[in-house]
Order: sequence, then structure tokens, then C-alpha cells
Amino acid sequence: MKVQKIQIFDTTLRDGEQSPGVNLNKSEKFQIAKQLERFNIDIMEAGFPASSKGDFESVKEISNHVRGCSVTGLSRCKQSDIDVAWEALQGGAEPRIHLFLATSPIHMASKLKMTEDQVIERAVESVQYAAKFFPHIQWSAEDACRTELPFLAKIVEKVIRAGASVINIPDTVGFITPKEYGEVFRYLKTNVPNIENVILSTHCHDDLGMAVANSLAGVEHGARQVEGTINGIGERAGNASLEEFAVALHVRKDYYQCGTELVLAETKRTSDLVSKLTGMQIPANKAVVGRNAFAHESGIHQDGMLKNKQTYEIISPELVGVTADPYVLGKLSGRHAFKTHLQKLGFSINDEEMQTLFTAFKSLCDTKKEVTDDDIIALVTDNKLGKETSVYELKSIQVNYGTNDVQTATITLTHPDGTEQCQASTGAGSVEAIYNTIETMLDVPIALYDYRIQSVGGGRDALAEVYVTVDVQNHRVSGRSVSQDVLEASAKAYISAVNRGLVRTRLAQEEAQKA
Ligand SMILES: CC(=O)SCCNC(=O)CCNC(=O)[C@H](O)C(C)(C)COP(=O)(O)OP(=O)(O)OC[C@H]1O[C@@H](n2cnc3c(N)ncnc32)[C@H](O)[C@@H]1OP(=O)(O)O
Ligand SMILES: CC(C)C(=O)C(=O)O
Repeated sequence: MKVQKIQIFDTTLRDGEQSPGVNLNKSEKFQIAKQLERFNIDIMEAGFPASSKGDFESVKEISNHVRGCSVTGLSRCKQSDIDVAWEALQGGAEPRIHLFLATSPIHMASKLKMTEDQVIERAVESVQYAAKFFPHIQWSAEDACRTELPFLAKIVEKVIRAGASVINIPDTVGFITPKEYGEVFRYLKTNVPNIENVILSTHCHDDLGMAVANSLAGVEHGARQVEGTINGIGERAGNASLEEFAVALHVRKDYYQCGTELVLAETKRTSDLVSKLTGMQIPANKAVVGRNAFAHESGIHQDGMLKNKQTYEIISPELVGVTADPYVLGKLSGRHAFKTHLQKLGFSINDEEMQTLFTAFKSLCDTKKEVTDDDIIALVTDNKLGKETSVYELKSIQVNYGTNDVQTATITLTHPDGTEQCQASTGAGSVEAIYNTIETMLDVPIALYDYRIQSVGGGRDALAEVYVTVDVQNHRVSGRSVSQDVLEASAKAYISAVNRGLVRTRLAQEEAQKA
């Protein structure tokens, strides 16, 4: 099968920056440009040089330093814009200008206030003028998809004759459907002489959610360049998302018989960088780069995936540089995924334990939105603890507090072997005094990692709920306790975390011995 190459024209730094709220400085634009170079795009639209001094400087810097692709800048059909663009782009390896002029009746009459003939004349003049400087000229018919086809064909013919080597057919307002867009390309191919000598390009907006589908339709009808942005950012609802387009071509090569030369493994990194620097968050369910794009939560899907990934996965996450665990445990998960996850966490569980743990897991899921690894470790250790008698227990606690004093806690603790010990220690605060005292009585070193307190219920008799996270011999574990008294809840939460830590340490030793 012969695979036809599609050129990727990235306009993240131009149309992408037209996203409301996005404003990239020179250094941010340069960082994105270098990542786009690693992504191996073919053409990078670095900005609109005549729009501001800052954008001019950015385009110039990118053009002078990016070598892996051709750098271009947008320009109105206006000599002064073309001059500024040349000044910014002339240091580049393959300088290219992107000229545009609107061709739809509404844009010509209301915005440009020009007749059809004037628009043709201006377009031709501008291409001819740009040809004095630039070896490559792209010309775009702004709002092409609301342009009458005979007029579109006429102006395209004239600008080709004037020297344009790429003709772009933008769906500026995201209005067209895939079938109609294909028709536009088919019409131009049959009605414009010498059109085979130029590259036809798509540029689709996503107002009706069809930007990627339209770009693919353009490719099916002869477009050999596709414009878009990373994460689909851009004016209004954005542009065609390049990562979605490229992965669609890759996965459905059998159908499109076309491909890009993008380094797809750089997809996620590129998307993350653009999201970070533009401040535009990626929706979790966004195709290819969303947090959930490769995540499977329901039991039947997870079971299928564990048996054969091809049951539910058409894109391998590694293809686009995603490494996250695909299995999300939640209330819709089943036994197969739960057991596999326990194994990943280092626990081998027999059938009887599995039954108890799975029931406990399902009830936890009914009360908690997201079940984390910490929760699952707590389930396993609590299951073991439930059968244990050998744990530390708080027998009594007394705290001496004074505003000008160091605080003192006196604690009686029952050790796992049944013996009792009473000890006192000081601390800068009451909770610290309690934790210092408990630590002096334990056989293992404990490091406090996190402490949080909240009230349960309202009013004077509200309960105190304390969460504690500690490290016990390299195992991070949490404990929780609720009590009428803040200090008692603090002590009990700490001891509960320590008990879990000790069980976790012992389980790890048992697993190591088995291995
Ligand atoms: C579809 C697109 O995404 S096109 C790109 C859109 N991007 C941008 O506009 C971002 C950068 N733009 C800017 O910074 C400013 O608009 C500038 C610097 C380009 C121009 O600013 P101003 O001179 O103040 O003009 P303003 O933006 O208000 O109006 C645009 C003018 O350009 C004209 N114009 C619009 N498109 C074109 C074109 N392709 N070729 C020639 N003239 C054009 C308009 O008719 C209008 O002319 P008028 O002043 O004679 O009425
Ligand atoms: C300048 C052109 C290509 C454009 O951005 C559009 O029409 O949307």
C-alpha cells in the first residue's frame, strides 16, 4: 500500500494564540517552537509579524533558530505587512509567507468593502509583490467555505498564476460539513487549470465540532497539507486538533492511505507543554491527550483489556507517549481488575481474602469518588488488622497545657505483646507532645508526613476527625480517627497509621520470602 505524505502546518503560535485569554511571551513561544520542531511538524506559523513589535520579535527569533521545519508568518494582502514579514522571516532556512484575503460575499462587502474584482486585483498584486522576496508563498481565501465556488475557482486560478505554491481553503467560521468540504476540493480540482502544480491545504475551525472530520474529508479529496493546532486551541471554539488528526490518519491508514511524519511519541509532551504555557486545560475526555483517553474504569472493559488489549484499545498509549496506568478503580470495576491491581501493589491474595476485600472495596467506592492506591493499601492492611490482636492500643492520655509552658503528654500504651508502658514527653504544642511521647515508646522509627483535622457536624459538640500519614520503614500509610476530643483523635489516628505501617512492613517481608 502506497502511503501519501500529508504536510502538517502548525498554527498553534498564530491561530492558537488567538484563543481568548491566551497571551504567550517571547520565551514561551520559543519553548513551544522548539517542542514543535521535536514533534517534526513540516511548517510552523510562528505569528503575525505586523500585528505587534513583540510578535515580530518572536517570529524573527523562531525563524532564525528553528531549523527542522519551514517557518512562516501571517500577512494581510498589504505591502507594509509583507515588508514586515520579510524582515522577520528572511533569516530562516525556508522563508515562507502566508497571505490571506477574504472571498465570501459577506466579508468582501461588509468587512473589506471591496468588489470581487478589487479583491482579485489585491490578491494578485500581493502575491506578485511577496514573490520578490519569498521563495514560498501560501495564499488563503479567508471564509472560503461561504464563498461562491465559481468565484473561488477564479481567484485561486489567478493567485496560482501570480506565484502562489500553496492554496489554503479555510473554513474560517467552522460552518461546513465534511461532505460539502470534500465537494469544494473536488470542484477546485476540476475547475482550476494547473491546480495539480500547487499543494492544496485545509484550515478548519471547530464551531460545530467538525474541524478534524472536515480536515480528513479534505485529505480524502486531495488536500496534501493540513493546518491545525496542538490541543485544538484557536479563535472561538478553536482549530482542528493536530494530534487527533494525525492519530486518526495513523490508526486508519488502511482507509486514508495517507500519513504524517510527526514523531507521534512526542504528542503528549507537546500537548502538556502547550496546555501549561497557554493556561488552557485539556478536558479529561479529549481524544488522544485527555487524562481519560486511555483509561478504562468499568469491570467488563477492564476484564476484556486484561485478556486482550485489542478488545477496547484502538490507540496504544505508548504510540503518543502516554505512560499512565490504564485501569482506574471505581465503583464500576470488577474482580479481575481489582485483583490485578492488588498484585501490582505487591499483595498476593487468596480467594477467601479476595471475597472480603472486594466487598469492602465496592462499599468504599459507594462513599468515595476516587479510590486511590492509599485507600486500597488501607483496605488490605485493615483486613489483616481485623484478624490481629497484636497491635498498639491507646490506653490513656493526659496532656498538660499552659500558654507559657512547653506542653507535656503522658500516655499509656498497650504493646502488641500485651505489655503496658507509660511515658511522658514534651513538645512545642500538645499534638507534638503526644506524637513525641508515642514515638519514644515504639520499636520502629516513624516519620510524620501529613496531619489534617476537620470537624464532623456543627456546634460545640462537633466531633474532631483527624487524618495522619506516616512513613514506617519506607511504607507510606495513613490513619484516621474520630473523637469528641481533638487530642484523643490525634493520638488514635497516629496509632492507627502506625499499626497499618507495621502490618504493611510484615506483608512486604512475607511477599519477599515467597518470591
Ligand atoms: C481569519 C483570521 O484568523 S485572520 C487573522 C486574525 N488575526 C488578527 O487579527 C490578529 C492580529 N491583528 C492585529 O494585531 C490588528 O488587527 C492589525 C495590526 C493586523 C491591524 O490593526 P488595525 O490597523 O488597527 O486594523 P483593524 O484590525 O481594526 O482592522 C483591520 C483592517 O484590515 C483590513 N483587512 C482585513 N483583512 C485584510 C486582508 N487580508 N488584507 C488586507 N486588509 C485586510 C480590514 O478591512 C481593516 O481595514 P480598514 O482599517 O481599512 O477598515
Ligand atoms: C488566515 C486564515 C487561514 C484563518 O486563520 C482562517 O480563515 O481561519
